[in-house]
Amino acid sequence: MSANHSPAGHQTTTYDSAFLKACRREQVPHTPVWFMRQAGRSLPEYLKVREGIPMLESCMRPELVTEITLQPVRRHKVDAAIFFSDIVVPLKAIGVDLDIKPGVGPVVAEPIRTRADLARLRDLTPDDVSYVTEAFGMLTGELGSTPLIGFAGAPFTLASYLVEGGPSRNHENTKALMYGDPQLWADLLDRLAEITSAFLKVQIEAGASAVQLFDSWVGALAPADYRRSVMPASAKVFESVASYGVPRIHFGVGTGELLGLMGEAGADVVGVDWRVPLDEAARRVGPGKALQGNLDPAVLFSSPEAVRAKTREVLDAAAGLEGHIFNLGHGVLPTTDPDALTRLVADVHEATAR
Ligand SMILES: Cc1c2[nH]c(c1CCC(=O)O)Cc1[nH]c(c(CCC(=O)O)c1C)Cc1[nH]c(c(CCC(=O)O)c1C)Cc1[nH]c(c(C)c1CCC(=O)O)C2
Repeated sequence: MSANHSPAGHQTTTYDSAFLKACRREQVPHTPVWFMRQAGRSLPEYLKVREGIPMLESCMRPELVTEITLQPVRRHKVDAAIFFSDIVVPLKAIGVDLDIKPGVGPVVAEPIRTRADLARLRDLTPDDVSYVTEAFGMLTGELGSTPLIGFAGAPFTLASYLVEGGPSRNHENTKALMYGDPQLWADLLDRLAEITSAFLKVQIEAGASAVQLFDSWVGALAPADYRRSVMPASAKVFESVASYGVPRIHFGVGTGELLGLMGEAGADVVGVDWRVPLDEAARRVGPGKALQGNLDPAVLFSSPEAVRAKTREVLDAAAGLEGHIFNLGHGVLPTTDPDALTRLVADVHEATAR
């Protein structure tokens, strides 16, 4: 049985999994663990099945998506799967001309910078992403009681790719639009909020047990700008899926100064990168929310003893939290030794067993 919603039988259900309990800030048998980018280039079995298939094309093949999503669950015994896809998939699905270039990231053929450009962002319908619905169906069957996390890019991070035309260090075109034409900016973010909401609803209705909104690059903003120019759109996304009752996770990199606002936007769980210890993050976020994080992904390149010691630091800082989901502070780096990840899952489970 894999029902999200509560349960008559005695068997372990998805609803009773350690991951979903931690999201709800309930007692857990052990601290649950999963990793951002747990599926991907760190796994030889991933490289093998992806051979010769471009990234975006692989996201549109339900059997391949199912296999890749399951790989880290089988290998590492993580407490949750994350759906294999990308934040730009819904944009591609509504006809934005973009590609994911290996070693670079998403590249957009014609950046969006004017009001006329905005008209290119039409609504997303479930039919545009039927391959996503199909893959969720296969996965929820295969995963049993292991929760499946759906995700989407948050309006700011999507806007950054669309406005810059690709990855950006300084987000200068994005900020130029945000400061220079606040009304067009607000309309762009609102449009992206609608697309993102539609994409998350497809995933929840197809069986996602939780959703994560990735605002990976929003740490580039000061709190006042975040509150004024980004938070309304992110809040709209969270509100749009509130009635489903699945936990909503919100994550970004370099967001130490934004953690309180990111929780306030409507998240049930706030993801924290490695720059802020979890006890301090809890003070910034305030009561009533679980935290997710936050081992530096680069720590996995050190000795097993050093990894264990750094893991203890994270667990010690998390000891007083209302709910903790162990994760890295950002995604698994592509050259990470997968055995280090497998050991880390076992170590966290053992160290926190109660
Ligand atoms: C910013 C962002 C993107 N995509 C994503 C984000 C937010 C998370 C974050 O902050 O890292 C989200 C994402 N992308 C991917 C997943 C899959 C699920 C998982 O976490 O295991 C998730 C959750 C697959 C992917 N998405 C991508 C890969 C690598 C491509 C490949 O394996 O060929 C994977 C596994 C491509 C991609 N797509 C993007 C980037 C920056 C890249 C990396 C480019 C590169 O280094 O080659 C945009």
